[in-house]
Amino acid sequence: MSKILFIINPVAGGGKAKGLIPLIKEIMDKHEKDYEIKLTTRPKEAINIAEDSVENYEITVAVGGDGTVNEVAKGLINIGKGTLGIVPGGTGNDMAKSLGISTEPVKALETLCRGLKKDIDIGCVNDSNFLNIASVGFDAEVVINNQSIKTVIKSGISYAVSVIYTLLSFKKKKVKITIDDNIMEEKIILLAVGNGKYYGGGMKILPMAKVDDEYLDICIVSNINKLKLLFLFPTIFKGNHIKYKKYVKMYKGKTIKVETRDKIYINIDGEIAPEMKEIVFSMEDKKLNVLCEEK
Ligand SMILES: Nc1ncnc2c1ncn2[C@@H]1O[C@H](COP(=O)(O)OP(=O)(O)OP(=O)(O)O)[C@@H](O)[C@H]1O
Repeated sequence: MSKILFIINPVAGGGKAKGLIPLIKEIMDKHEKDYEIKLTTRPKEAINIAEDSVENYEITVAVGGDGTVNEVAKGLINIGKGTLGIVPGGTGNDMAKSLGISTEPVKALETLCRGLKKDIDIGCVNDSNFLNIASVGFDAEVVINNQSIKTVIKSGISYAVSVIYTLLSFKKKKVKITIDDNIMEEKIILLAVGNGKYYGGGMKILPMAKVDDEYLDICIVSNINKLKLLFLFPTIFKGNHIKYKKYVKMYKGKTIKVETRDKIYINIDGEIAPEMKEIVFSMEDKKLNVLCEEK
C-alpha cells in the first residue's frame, strides 16, 4: 500500500488548512490508508520536508494554498521522485482548480483515495520553475501594489483596491515577443504563459490550457485603453475575455521570449521575481506526477 504524507501549512487560509486535520484522519482511516501528518513551522520548510519524504512516502500531499503546493512540488521536482497530492486549504487554490481538483476538502480527499495519477508539464521561466502560470505586466503590478495596500486594508477588499490603483498608475510595456519562430512587437497590458487555466484566485486567464499537452498557452492583452480594460477585467473570471479578439490574443508555443527596455516584473505562480529585461519561458524535459480527478 502507498504510504501518504500530509504536509500541512497551519497558517494557510487563515488556519483553514490546519482545521482539516480531523477530516483527513477520518477519511484516511475510513479507507484504511497508511498515512502521517506533519505541520510546517516556517515559510519554505515544506520544500525540505517534501525532499526528505520521497524515500519513505510514495505520495506527498500539500494541504494549504498555492504557496504550499509550490513548495511541496519544488521538493519533489528537486529530488525527481514521488507523487504530489493536493488538499486545497488556502485563500488562493488556483493550482488545484487548474488540475480539476475540487476545492471542497471531502471531494479532494476522495480524489486522493481514488489514486488516479498523471504526469504534468513543468514550466521554466529563466532560472525558475512554475507549475501553473507565470505572467508579466498588469497582474504582477497588482500583486506588488497589494503587498503594501494589504498592510493598510486588512480585508479581502485590498485586492480590488489594488486592481483599481494599478489601473490608474499602470503604464503599458513596449515589448518584443518571440513565440517559437513568430516575432511581434506589442505595447502590452499583460502577458500570461502557463500550463494551468486559473490564477489570481480563480481568474480563468488561459481557458484552453492543458496541464499535460506539452505546450505552453499564452494570453496577450494589448491595444486597449484603461476604461475598456476596466470592463474587460471581470470577463477574465469565466474565461470570456478571449472573445474580445481585438484586445486579447491567444497562442500556444514551446518557447516564448520577451525582451523590453521597460521596467517589468514577473509573477511566477503568485511570487514576484525581481525586474528583468529578458524573459524566456520554456518547458522542462521532466514531468511531475500528480494525483488528479481525471486522467
Ligand atoms: N508555519 C508557517 N508559518 C508561517 N508561514 C508559513 C508556515 N508554513 C508555510 N508558510 C508560508 O505561508 C505562505 C502562504 O501559504 P499558502 O499560499 O499555502 O496559503 P494561502 O492562505 O493561500 O496564502 P495567500 O494568502 O498568500 O494566498 C507560504 O509562502 C508559506 O511559505
